[in-house]
Amino acid sequence: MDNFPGNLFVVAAPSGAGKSSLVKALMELDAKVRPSVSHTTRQPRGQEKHGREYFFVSLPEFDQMVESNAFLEWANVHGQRYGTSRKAIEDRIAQGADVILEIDFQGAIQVKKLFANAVLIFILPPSWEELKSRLHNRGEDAPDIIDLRLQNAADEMAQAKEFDYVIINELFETALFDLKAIVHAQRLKYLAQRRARADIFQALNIT
Ligand SMILES: Nc1ncnc2c1ncn2[C@@H]1O[C@H](COP(=O)(O)OP(=O)(O)OP(=O)(O)O)[C@@H](O)[C@H]1O
Ligand SMILES: Nc1nc2c(ncn2[C@@H]2O[C@H](COP(=O)(O)O)[C@@H](O)[C@H]2O)c(=O)[nH]1
Repeated sequence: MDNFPGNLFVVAAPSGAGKSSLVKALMELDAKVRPSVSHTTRQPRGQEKHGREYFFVSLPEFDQMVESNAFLEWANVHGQRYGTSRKAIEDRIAQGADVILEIDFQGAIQVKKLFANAVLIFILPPSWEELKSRLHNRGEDAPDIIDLRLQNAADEMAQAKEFDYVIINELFETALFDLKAIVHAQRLKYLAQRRARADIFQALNIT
């Protein structure tokens, strides 16, 4: 884990707070940040494509992957299973990219235990009314699914204090600016640590 060549960012939020929109906008601006495509047992919605937003798999397929230890982390979220495959991360690590995971808080906490340097970012909506209206206006989920997601949001938001950063996504551009600033600051910190280590190694004549 110490040799991780890029940075690992983990973004979590209650459903509808805007994390996918923010992560997508970040990746359009910053080609060095790469996504990890999760596996899920939920059905595709709207324009979602297998292998792009998610790998959509059956429950037995998912459980088989759990059995074979194929997941770095996985969790039950809103009545479905979601997981980050080791392959999704390792391929990107091998490419030396910064990786961003869009996962729920349970997964974020599992990842932090594995990668102590992972940067955990929680996105909050500005209000309950706005969260509800974003879920309805998105027009992707049936009313009972929206209700379930709103019910789960309170418990999810209570976990925000466990994260390194909290961004309030009221004005989209402001929230995007905050996300970019966190990514930038982490890169500077990482570079500074590597440089400091290189300087010490040189001073001590360690190869
Ligand atoms: N700052 C914002 N102001 C207004 N609408 C927003 C803002 N950010 C995102 N939205 C809209 O809110 C809706 C929910 O956003 P998004 O799908 O990104 O949420 P999410 O957190 O990824 O949800 P889920 O976990 O369910 O996938 C989308 O229709 C998106 O366009
Ligand atoms: N623990 C994990 N959670 C994940 C993963 N991929 C997505 N998610 C989270 O699930 C909910 C619902 O997502 P949706 O696409 O159905 O709206 C959301 O909080 C996602 O962040 C994963 O691999 N592991």
